[in-house]
Amino acid sequence: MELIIDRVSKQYQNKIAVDRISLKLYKGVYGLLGANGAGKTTLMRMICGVLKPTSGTITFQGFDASTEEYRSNLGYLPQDFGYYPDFTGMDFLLYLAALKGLPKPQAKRRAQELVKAVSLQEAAGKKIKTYSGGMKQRLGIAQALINAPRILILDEPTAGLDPKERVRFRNLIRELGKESIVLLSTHIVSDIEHIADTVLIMNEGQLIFQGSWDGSRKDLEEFYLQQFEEVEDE
Ligand SMILES: Nc1ncnc2c1ncn2[C@@H]1O[C@H](COP(=O)(O)OP(=O)(O)OP(=O)(O)O)[C@@H](O)[C@H]1O
Repeated sequence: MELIIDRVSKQYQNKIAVDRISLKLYKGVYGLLGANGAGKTTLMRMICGVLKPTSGTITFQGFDASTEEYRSNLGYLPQDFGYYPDFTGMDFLLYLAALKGLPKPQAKRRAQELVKAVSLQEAAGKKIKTYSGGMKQRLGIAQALINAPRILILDEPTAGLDPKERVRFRNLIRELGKESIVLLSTHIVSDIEHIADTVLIMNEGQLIFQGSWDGSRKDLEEFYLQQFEEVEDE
């Protein structure tokens, strides 16, 4: 299982949001760090095939990100995910399953599995407008998992989670990383410190660090800030 990002760039008018990024992703959890505007969302949207790179290619098992075969392997939780407040959590999952073309009995089974996996069994019959931020975020993850994707892309998934929700979320991600490629972005270093097998750091459209993170080495926050000092010194 290999997701290959090969010299990918994205230019908006005169702004290069992503600048020649090359990266190979395998099973596991990847944490993408970067300040606001570093290019994380642009990179993730290209990996999800919703934005076309200006140059370079993104492929999974040989299929380009623009193909149906690629997308059938993909789950995505965007930053500005739109919920339907009057739907129940369960209705929402069934609705998205229908959109993705899952047959009804299969969709029902899968939705039931997923509400359990994200600990929303009790809330599944309640309207989304009654959910806390953390519950909505977990529902967002459940919808991204509806087609059992092998690539899971989560843009700022921990935004608005309280400490208890964060722990629950980390455990869920860790489990998912055992079977699939999970890429999540954040600008909160501590979110990544505990869950990512590999840390990726972006600055001004470029990947300035990629490597495994050994928690015993030193503080990731300190290391992260050091990367920027090195870039500025050049
Ligand atoms: N549609 C667009 N047109 C022009 N410039 C854009 C567009 N989308 C993003 N940009 C610019 O590209 C750069 C990267 O943006 P991007 O949203 O990818 O960053 P980010 O790292 O995800 O930041 P954030 O954490 O704030 O979402 C920014 O300078 C942004 O202003």
